[in-house]
Amino acid sequence: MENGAKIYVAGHRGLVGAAIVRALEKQGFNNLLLRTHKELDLTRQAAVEDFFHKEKPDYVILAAAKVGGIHANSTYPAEFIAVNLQIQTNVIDAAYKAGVKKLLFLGSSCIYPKFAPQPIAEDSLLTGPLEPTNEWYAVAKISGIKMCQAYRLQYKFDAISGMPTNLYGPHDNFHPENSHVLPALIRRFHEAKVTGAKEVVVWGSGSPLREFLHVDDLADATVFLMQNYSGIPHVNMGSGSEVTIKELAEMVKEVVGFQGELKWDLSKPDGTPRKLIDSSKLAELGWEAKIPLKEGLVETYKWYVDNVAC
Ligand SMILES: NC(=O)C1=CN([C@@H]2O[C@H](COP(=O)(O)OP(=O)(O)OC[C@H]3O[C@@H](n4cnc5c(N)ncnc54)[C@H](OP(=O)(O)O)[C@@H]3O)[C@@H](O)[C@H]2O)C=CC1
Ligand SMILES: C[C@H]1O[C@H](OP(=O)(O)OP(=O)(O)OC[C@H]2O[C@@H](n3cnc4c(=O)[nH]c(N)nc43)[C@H](O)[C@@H]2O)[C@@H](O)[C@@H](O)C1=O
Repeated sequence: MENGAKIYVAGHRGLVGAAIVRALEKQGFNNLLLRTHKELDLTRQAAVEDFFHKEKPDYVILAAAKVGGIHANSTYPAEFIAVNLQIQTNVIDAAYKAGVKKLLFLGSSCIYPKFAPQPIAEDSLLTGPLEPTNEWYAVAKISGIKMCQAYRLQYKFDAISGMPTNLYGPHDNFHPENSHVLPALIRRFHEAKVTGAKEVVVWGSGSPLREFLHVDDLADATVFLMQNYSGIPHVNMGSGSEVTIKELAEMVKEVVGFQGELKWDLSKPDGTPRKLIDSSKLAELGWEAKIPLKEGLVETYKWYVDNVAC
């Protein structure tokens, strides 16, 4: 991406979009094209086409999506498949038609089969059944990868896909039920500390393993791929290190400073048992994660206290 290029970041007020804006600005890209959901509803095809026709961005990073944790994914399957298919189909097609030079689509590690061999390489895609708690979202994300590949093959459109692992950081969604595990636990432990509660309930058995990547690392990797990768296969974006949900809960408890007990709610789903992705392709291209989980947790908790809990 050249200096002064007009870059459209879709979803710039979300966890990922906000971090991508920070990363681009840090690297000197100041001609950013940004629209809130209210200003431009990406599920509306005519509005999206009109926007691209008028604005003609040079580059597009697609970080707008319907996103949520295990409970939201299981509770709103229709929204997770329909909204995501609509947003990504409208944006990828309109970007191609408007002559965009390059587009990056963000998927998710939930695209892989529930029992894929670990660490999960890119070529595990479509080799087995999906995890039922997020199959609707996963099918939409797989379609996004395939759409980028099809547009590259038929139209020579430079569309690439990155598959991030579980993310966290400032501007995350801290909703008590609909968020992902890390922000949910930050909020629950903080509220328990403030109210003097004796215990905190954590969902499931605590045994599932998850790989976490700080969103500033993800944003850095996204800009890196825009600058250094053009190919048909999607690229995994992970940190390479994983923890059990029990270990994560103990870490959040310590960072927040909660003194009580943990209680496990076995009526809640565990989801996929393990999803460590193989990010060696990204490493071979020359990128690796930098922010350790403990450091990122401390910083994210501070952001939560300063911006959400107050
Ligand atoms: N968070 C995670 O752990 C992971 C995220 N990802 C991927 O990263 C991307 C970004 O996720 P994340 O930042 O966490 O999600 P957020 O929910 O934090 O942000 C999503 C953004 O998309 C916008 N958006 C949603 N619907 C529309 C719409 N119809 N029109 C316009 N804008 C819309 C939202 O705006 P508004 O809030 O106003 O609705 C928001 O700015 C997604 O593709 C997701 O799949 C991948 C792996 C893990
Ligand atoms: C990134 C990825 O994220 C989602 O998949 P997930 O990794 O299963 O998501 P999660 O963060 O919600 O849960 C991780 C684990 O943590 C446990 N857990 C404990 N206590 C809470 C809790 O309080 N909230 C939540 N949400 N989970 C909890 C929970 O039971 C599960 O075992 C996809 O739907 C999809 O969005 C996607 O792409």
